Amino acid sequence: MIEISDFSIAFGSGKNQIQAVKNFNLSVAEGESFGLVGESGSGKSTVLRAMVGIYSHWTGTIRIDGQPIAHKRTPASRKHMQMVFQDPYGSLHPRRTVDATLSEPLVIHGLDNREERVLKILAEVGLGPEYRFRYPHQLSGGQRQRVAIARALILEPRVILLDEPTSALDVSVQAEILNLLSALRKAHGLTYVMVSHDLAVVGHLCSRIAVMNRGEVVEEMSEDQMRTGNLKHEYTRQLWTASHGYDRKALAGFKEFA
Ligand SMILES: Nc1ncnc2c1ncn2[C@@H]1O[C@H](COP(=O)(O)OP(=O)(O)OP(=O)(O)O)[C@@H](O)[C@H]1O
Repeated sequence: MIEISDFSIAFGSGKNQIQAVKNFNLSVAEGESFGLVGESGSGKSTVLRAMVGIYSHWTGTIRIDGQPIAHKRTPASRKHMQMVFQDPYGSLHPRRTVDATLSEPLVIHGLDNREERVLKILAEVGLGPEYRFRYPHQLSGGQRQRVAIARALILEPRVILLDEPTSALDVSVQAEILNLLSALRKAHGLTYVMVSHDLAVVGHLCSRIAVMNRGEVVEEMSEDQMRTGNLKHEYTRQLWTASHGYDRKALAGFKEFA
């Protein structure tokens, strides 16, 4: 369903140019949940931002259902593919109620039955009707992220891009949101591409994972490899060890890959 080939993107020019991602390839089947992991600055978010048209100066091809996507965001691409960001507080307008935030895409796309759609999507993300006219500051971090997920889903897209959707949340709330995302994917047959620096978080939701380091994919992991740790690249093994908690002896042996 999603095919990315030979994708590259750089920022800046001359001596200051940063090659954020180079020769990146990705293939995600319909209904699959694919994870991208790697440390800060490895290029994970840049791939997602290019997919939704926030960055347009990339080279290569991105295809959805065999159709190459335009470099700039179009109303049609918004309807098919939505993104959930790391910081729900920053991504929600502080002076817009939940109702206004969720109704806006419906108005832009000329969809009717707005009240019904808003209440339905709120219920799906676990928020009752009493949340409808609240402002972001009247919600907890987890509730804000539920609203951000509802906003991403309200146009009934088929693909959701998740950029560190739980890293701004408390650990207990993280698990709730990951479980919610997992249930929503199953209920709607959604395809996910999720980015995180945390292999444990991605492993919870994704059946296949690509590991990025300095703008390149160094290894792809299957569910089996995630369980057993039978991995080729040393950087991936380090990420895997780190995801199993703090092990002083193992961490002391870590190499610098940046
Ligand atoms: N708009 C931009 N202008 C200049 N450089 C950028 C821009 N966006 C990203 N970069 C650079 O591209 C590289 C990859 O950044 P990216 O945000 O994709 O990394 P990441 O793996 O998602 O890390 P993080 O988890 O910290 O967001 C970094 O070196 C970053 O500084």
